[in-house]
Amino acid sequence: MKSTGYQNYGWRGRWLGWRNTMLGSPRFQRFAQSIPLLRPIARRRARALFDLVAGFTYSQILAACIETGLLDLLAEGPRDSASVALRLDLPIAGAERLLRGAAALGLVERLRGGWALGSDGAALRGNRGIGEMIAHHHLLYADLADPVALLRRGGGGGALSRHWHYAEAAGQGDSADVAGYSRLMAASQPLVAAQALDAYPLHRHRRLLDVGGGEGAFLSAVAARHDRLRLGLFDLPAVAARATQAFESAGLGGRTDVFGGDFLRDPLPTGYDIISLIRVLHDHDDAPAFALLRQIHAALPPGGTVLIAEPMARTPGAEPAGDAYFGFYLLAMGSGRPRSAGEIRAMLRAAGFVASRVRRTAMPLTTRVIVARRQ
Ligand SMILES: C[S@@+](CC[C@H](N)C(=O)[O-])C[C@H]1O[C@@H](n2cnc3c(N)ncnc32)[C@H](O)[C@@H]1O
Repeated sequence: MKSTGYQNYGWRGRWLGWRNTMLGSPRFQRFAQSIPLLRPIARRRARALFDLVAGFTYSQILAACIETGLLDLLAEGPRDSASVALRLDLPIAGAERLLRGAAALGLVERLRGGWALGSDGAALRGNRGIGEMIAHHHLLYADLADPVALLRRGGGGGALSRHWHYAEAAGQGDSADVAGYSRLMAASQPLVAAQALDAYPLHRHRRLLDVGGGEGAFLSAVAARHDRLRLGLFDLPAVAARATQAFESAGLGGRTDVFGGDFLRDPLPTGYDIISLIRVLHDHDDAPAFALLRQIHAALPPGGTVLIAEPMARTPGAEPAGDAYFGFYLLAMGSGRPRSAGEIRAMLRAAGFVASRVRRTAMPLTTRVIVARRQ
């Protein structure tokens, strides 16, 4: 089919129109496959497209590996299919189907007629947070079963938003309600904390307040690196209570002050020269996100620092993580959106911050860091 309407959009529009007409043409596709020089490109693109089409199935194979404990089992040592079937409580045909699928995805691999952990399986096991994320994805995928309905209703209203209770009813959750998501956040925090602290060492600071600090996993990582920093945590009351317990049992009770409240309504505690927002801003729509930045501005002294760490939209090389994964995750959650570094810096400027900088992180796919100063 010939693309029309592109010619009104300058040279780039004309190029896109021509390119899309070619790529969509079965004749061109056959031609590309028949030319030895073009064939590898055609195969690569077909493979990438196939992965896009089949991605949900791959994710469900991964979910089955986590739910059955297959990766943990193979980490103990190689096994044959019969013993895997027995341990996972699967029929042998089911175990073999799972093992073959997982092998095709690099999660397990064949070893002398049996099965061993694969390289991606080993890397996944090395990170408990990813396992927890995968395990709770059944909520996200239930909501994404009808993505168009989710888009039409403007997000939320499904399994994931019930899990992230606070997103729709800030401050309403009791300790049992918030336990699940707080645990998940704490488990996935090491992915983020080390990167944020490598990107912005805190030596210059005296008192750090972590807003939306969850169970305190970030502050615990801070405490391990900086023994003189005084630490404060602000979160919803039910979550703050869990943080208090976690600090007590980690022996950090004497260095930490925990505040329960709603950061959209209650003023934040003052006396801190740096305030961090770790994976918090993107949970909120533009108006509350901006209100939160204004609250932080009001709580900081002149020259005080705000540190924002989260995955961001339009991150070069990680665009699908920001705009596709987090875009739809937050839609299902019913609140927030991933923002680009440029958008966050513009919000910071509008909220009265200056000298904002993006600090380099090792894995921008999961964590980018922006630091700015109150004038
Ligand atoms: C995505 S979690 C991030 C937790 C932690 N910073 C981390 O990275 O693991 C967002 C946190 O913000 C807290 N939160 C959300 N809305 C809030 C509000 N209105 N007032 C205070 N805390 C809130 C939640 O309870 C939760 O702990």
